Amino acid sequence: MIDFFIKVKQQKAQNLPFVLYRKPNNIKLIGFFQNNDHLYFAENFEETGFVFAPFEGSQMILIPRNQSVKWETLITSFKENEDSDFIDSEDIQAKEHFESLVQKGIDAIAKGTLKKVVLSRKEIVGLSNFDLVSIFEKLIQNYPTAFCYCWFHPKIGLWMGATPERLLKANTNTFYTMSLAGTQKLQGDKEVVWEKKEMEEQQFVTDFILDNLKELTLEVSVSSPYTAQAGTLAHIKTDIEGVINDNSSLKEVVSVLHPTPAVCGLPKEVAKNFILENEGYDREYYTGFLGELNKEGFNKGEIKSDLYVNLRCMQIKDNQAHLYMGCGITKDSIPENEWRESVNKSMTMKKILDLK
Ligand SMILES: C=C(O[C@@H]1C=C(C(=O)O)C=C[C@H]1O)C(=O)O
Repeated sequence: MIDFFIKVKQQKAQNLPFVLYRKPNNIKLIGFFQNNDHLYFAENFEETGFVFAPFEGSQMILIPRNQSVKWETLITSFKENEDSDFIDSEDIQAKEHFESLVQKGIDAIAKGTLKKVVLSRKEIVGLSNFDLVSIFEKLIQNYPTAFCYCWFHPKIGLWMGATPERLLKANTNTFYTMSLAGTQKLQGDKEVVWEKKEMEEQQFVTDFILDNLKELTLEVSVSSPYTAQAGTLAHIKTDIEGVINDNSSLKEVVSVLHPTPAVCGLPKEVAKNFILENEGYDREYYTGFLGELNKEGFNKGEIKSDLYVNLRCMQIKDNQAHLYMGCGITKDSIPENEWRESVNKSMTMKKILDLK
């Protein structure tokens, strides 16, 4: 692990692109270190490497497998979780601004143009000292069930996150995806109970995925919705798996799934336009997706992709962290509760940072 992090520090000092990641419930830490600073793109989704795609637009950045070296190490040191329950001072202006955005979303839903929209905000916090390696170690220690990553490109910037949401796992012609929505803060051992609003909101996501994958897939099986833990939060989750048709491509499957109503809304295009017109900031790579693309499996001829939605993430810029968080809005949403939910989501990153 020490050598691995020395390599990370050298790569960063040389200003060369890299990605470090650890999959959910896994002790393997993987790094792709690009050997030049070129900006490569995944165009037809037949490339091999690590892809990093924005919420909007088609420019998906690729760290190509054949232009990088891959390192792997096992996470051997498990530190005690420092459960620093971070107490935040409330930013009244940001609260009012977000609540009025949520109200706008509720009004648009009441008019019937939309069924669900995911509205988000960005918060900038000062860092007292940012050490990439120690913050990343804290991230992987604190969120063992998340996909944890640190991604850097000198022409784009530095992003980190611990996401609970998988966009797609594909193994040659089989696929797995999930429908995730509804959020509440875990309270000790207290049983998690979901309200109708949250169950309904999550069902929208499941229905959308099933409807849209119908043309491209076969033999789809769906689990019942269940409670899944993500750090100190709980969500409702449904597992969906099946087979990709012989005449459908990975690119088609990804383009119907991204952005799902878990991060955008319904109908997809109306929700997306509402977000672009009203959020008032650029999501960039937040609610985009990232992960392994067309990796060769152990068995001959096996090709695997494993993509995640970029949630519970931040961008590090000039000694500041830009944190991103959003909430699914439906007709029954209450603006103040959505604000609180966004504050709870911001804690995922705040807890691991040394804040000023
Ligand atoms: C948009 C985010 O999360 C999404 C929205 C959720 C919700 O509305 O309850 C839950 C999980 C995610 O699909 C985020 O974390 O920023």
